[in-house]
Amino acid sequence: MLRVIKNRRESNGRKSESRHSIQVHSTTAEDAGSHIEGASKKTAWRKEASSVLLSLQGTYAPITEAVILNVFTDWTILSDLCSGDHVWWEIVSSKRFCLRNQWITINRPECRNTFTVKTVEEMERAFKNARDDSDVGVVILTGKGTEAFCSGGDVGVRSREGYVGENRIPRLNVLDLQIQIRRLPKPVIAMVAGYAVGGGHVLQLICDLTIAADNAVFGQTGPKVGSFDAGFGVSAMTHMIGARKTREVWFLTRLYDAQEALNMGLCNTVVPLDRLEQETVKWCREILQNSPTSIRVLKAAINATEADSDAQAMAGNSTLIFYATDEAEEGRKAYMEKRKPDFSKFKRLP
Ligand SMILES: CC(C)(COP(=O)(O)OP(=O)(O)OC[C@H]1O[C@@H](n2cnc3c(N)ncnc32)[C@H](O)[C@@H]1OP(=O)(O)O)[C@@H](O)C(=O)NCCC(=O)NCCSC(=O)c1cc(O)c2ccccc2c1O
Repeated sequence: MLRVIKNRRESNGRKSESRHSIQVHSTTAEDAGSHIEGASKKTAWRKEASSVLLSLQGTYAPITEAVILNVFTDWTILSDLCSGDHVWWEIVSSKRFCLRNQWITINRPECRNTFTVKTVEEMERAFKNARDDSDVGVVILTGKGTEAFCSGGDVGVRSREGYVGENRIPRLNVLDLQIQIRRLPKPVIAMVAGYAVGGGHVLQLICDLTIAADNAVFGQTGPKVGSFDAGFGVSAMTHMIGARKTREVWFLTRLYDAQEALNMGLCNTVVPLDRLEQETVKWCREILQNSPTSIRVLKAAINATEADSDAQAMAGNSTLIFYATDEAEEGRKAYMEKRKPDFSKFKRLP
């Protein structure tokens, strides 16, 4: 069955692209793929559609509804619009069947792909789906657009008790996401264009590999905005670039261009922006040719050489306590008021 419906949706007050719906009965992923390709070729509306909503009704359970992005490319690209009764608002989660990889894209380009409690909850769900889906061999984490991979927590929703979600409960849930990415028994690649700063930079550190575009900018901004990640944000970085450089990155809060980041060891390679996706796919293909069990064990073994999640939890608790102070509040307020923070009145205790 094929049905085409035009629709428009609002996400958190932001208008998203117009979408077209197709409903397809299918029993397998491959079968669904061929339906979609056929459908997208036939339809006259494809010119005006930037994405297509697809409802899969069949025994292929992991995707109940999906968006086909990029119908003009060679690949069948599916994006979960819903998983179960859940709709994505702040991310896009898309799967490329033939490439066996899952793309998780932070979808808040208007604020440099900052994350909120909701963004993180959606990422947690998308990573869980990727873990459970045996068709997926590699996960790619990225940000929508070319301006930013992710610029960290949304300072606008930070309170003295953490980042506040829709239910008004403050949380630091990105710390759970970090653990989830590290425990995922499949490689996670950060595909970085533009800014990867603050908590966004920690996310790229947590990923197993980082492919950067030549416009990428890396750095930790925490001490400027009254924050720090003294968990993996420090242990993973120290492991990666050494203690001296880690101190420089955190103490000075400088930003580093892609070449500097590569020289430091913060990313694996740098490619021109227009080749970023192609290069990322190339790395995925090479990984996917190898034994999944070997990769799984090696990922865990490499991570086991770093500080553990208990230390990360202790560090997270200290951030939580810090957010309640006037010192942290000065950093947050200054950022929101677009001024330099004034930390001069805060004591340096002996
Ligand atoms: C990223 C930038 C360097 C980009 O600069 P640029 O000049 O290109 O763009 P703008 O500054 O004009 O930004 C456009 C637009 O986006 C808004 N925005 C950007 N980043 C944020 C943000 N993090 N929070 C809120 N809003 C943001 C910006 O205000 C503009 O909005 P307009 O309305 O004015 O158009 C630059 O934007 C920048 O430096 N951003 C701040 C980066 C930052 O400090 N991030 C937060 C660090 S703290 C953190 O991420 C964090 C989160 C956690 O959950 C933790 C948990 C546990 C421990 C530690 C945590 C932690 O440290």
